[in-house]
Amino acid sequence: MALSSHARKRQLAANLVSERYPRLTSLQRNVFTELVARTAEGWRLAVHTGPASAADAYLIGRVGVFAIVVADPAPDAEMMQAVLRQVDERFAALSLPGGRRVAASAVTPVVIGAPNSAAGPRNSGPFWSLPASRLDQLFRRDAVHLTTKQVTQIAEELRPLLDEYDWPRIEIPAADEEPFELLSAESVAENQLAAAVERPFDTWMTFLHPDQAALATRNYGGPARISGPAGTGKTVVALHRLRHAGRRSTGPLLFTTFVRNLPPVNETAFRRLAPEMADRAEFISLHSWASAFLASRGIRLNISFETSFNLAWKAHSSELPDNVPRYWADEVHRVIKGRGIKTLAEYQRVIRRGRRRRLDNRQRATVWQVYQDYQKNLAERDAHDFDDLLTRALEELERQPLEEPYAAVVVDEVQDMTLNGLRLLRKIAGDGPNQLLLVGDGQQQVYPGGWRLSDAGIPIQGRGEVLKVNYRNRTGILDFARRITALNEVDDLDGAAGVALRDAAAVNDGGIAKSWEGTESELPDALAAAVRDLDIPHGETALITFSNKDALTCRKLLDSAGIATRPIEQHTGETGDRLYAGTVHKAKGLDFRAVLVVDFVRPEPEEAGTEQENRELRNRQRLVAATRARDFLWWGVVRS
Ligand SMILES: Nc1ncnc2c1ncn2[C@@H]1O[C@H](COP(=O)(O)OP(=O)(O)OP(=O)(O)O)[C@@H](O)[C@H]1O
Repeated sequence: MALSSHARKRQLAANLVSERYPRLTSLQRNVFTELVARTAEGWRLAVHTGPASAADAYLIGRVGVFAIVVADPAPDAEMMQAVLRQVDERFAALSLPGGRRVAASAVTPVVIGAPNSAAGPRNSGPFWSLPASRLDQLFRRDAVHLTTKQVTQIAEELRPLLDEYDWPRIEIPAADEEPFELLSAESVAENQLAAAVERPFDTWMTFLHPDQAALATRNYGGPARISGPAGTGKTVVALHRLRHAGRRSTGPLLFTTFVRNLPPVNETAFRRLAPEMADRAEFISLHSWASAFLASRGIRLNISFETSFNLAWKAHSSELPDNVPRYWADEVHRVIKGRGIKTLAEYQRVIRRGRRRRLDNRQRATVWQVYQDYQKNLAERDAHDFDDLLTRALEELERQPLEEPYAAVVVDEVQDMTLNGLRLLRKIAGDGPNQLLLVGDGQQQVYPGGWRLSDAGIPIQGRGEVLKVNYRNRTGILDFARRITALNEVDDLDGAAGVALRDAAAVNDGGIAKSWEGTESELPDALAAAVRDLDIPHGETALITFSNKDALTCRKLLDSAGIATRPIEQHTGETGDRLYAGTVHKAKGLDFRAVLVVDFVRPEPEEAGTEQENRELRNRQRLVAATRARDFLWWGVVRS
């Protein structure tokens, strides 16, 4: 009976391995046979033939690059560090056409053990540990992100750098060849799945811009900061750095943000990038972290504050210059409590960064009264707000530090943290080398209030970096976003001049931005038509508004048109089946192939004093909304 194509590949591979590598252990022989068999499907393999202290093999495929050691038990720590050093050195020397880099942090180190070792060989440290029976994990469909041409390019550029390696390859006649990367053979359904989950946008997992690659592995003597306009790969670099830091340490890793819905998305991306660290890295919002930390110390706060604030505000509203409680709630949460201000004298001295309404001493005294009444109301109800959560966590950490300190802490979208949040982060991470990385962009601040990193005592001197090349938005989208007049004088989060989106370089051509303007009664038809005209799947599309109420309105409109949506906060980084919808606050940090923005322009009820601040804030929010789109943007303005 004729052998199946898979069996033929294995047989050819087994013959090649026993001829060329006669001195292998039986584990190595079996593993290399499997890997060599893959070379018939486009995988490239380099097998080590030189002296020890190097990876046994490098494997390159559409899911990325692997440095492989085959041993059970896993080699000792010294040997593993030697392999990581080899990866660092070889990939530092590798440069691809167009100047792109394969950062060392993009290479997955794997140790493959005996087939029966359930979770892979023990003590595999920073390596991804797999038993030989689970080799299929290397060929994960959900991680496909390179083209065949890119695989070949990497292999060809790597070849001269790996002179003590042999590049075995088998070929079977084209007629017998199965589709590229068919896994368990044969099933058409599997092949369709591969097409569905392929993620061409994930090339960042392997390729970095030279500036990004440098930051991914740079050694910092203390806390560092990466800023830069939207879409320049700040989060991408942060994820690579987290992996890099994880390789050089054994402690837990923390990735946190101000908003709750981003960490799961970044966790999905990190698991794809660094499967070996999935269990070591915690992805959680700072408030959730604080809450879990306090609970671990037996402290539980009752978070409930709206009634307490409303009562306090009403008691003094006639003495305050305008009638919008939200402005004063922000003043209390982001300026007074967010900065940890303890006395009226201190409040009267503070520079209220980002708050444009000037307050004289008498007005500040009134706001202080609101704050004090608010605190009293909270105390009477045994209730707390989110500021209290962070403050209590800070106090508790000062009383007793973490039992197991983090090896590295990354903070994304740092521009929206409160000052007390920053202080807490500093306490969690410490000031040691490579322990704290702050990532953000002042131009994308969607919450009011402001600080400089130095206000939190975080010393960044000489460790502030700026990224300038936009990878997310196609030129058509970027041009549209650049026209939004969002505070073009940007600071770098520490008082020095930063880089605005206007000055970011674009690398992806094409992209379409369409504008629509009409009344509320015209919106339903226009919106439904815009969605129907999309040639991008709904699961890769988001509808963004600037308030919860507007998001609800638009979801209802789409629902009536038979278009199913789901809240944007349910996005976990996987491609879904329904259109995502939600506010810009929940969309920040995310990207989608298509974005529809519905901007309800209403007459501002505020008095003159807050107008400018509101306008600037709204423009920054508009900028965030527009820069979520990769390929297509529909911008609808609704005038009442
Ligand atoms: N080196 C790269 N190669 C390919 N794509 C990249 C690269 N760097 C970034 N990207 C793409 O650009 C998108 C934006 O990257 P990222 O989210 O890291 O940017 P950001 O600076 O954090 O953006 P924002 O501030 O708007 O949240 C990523 O989803 C990724 O697809």
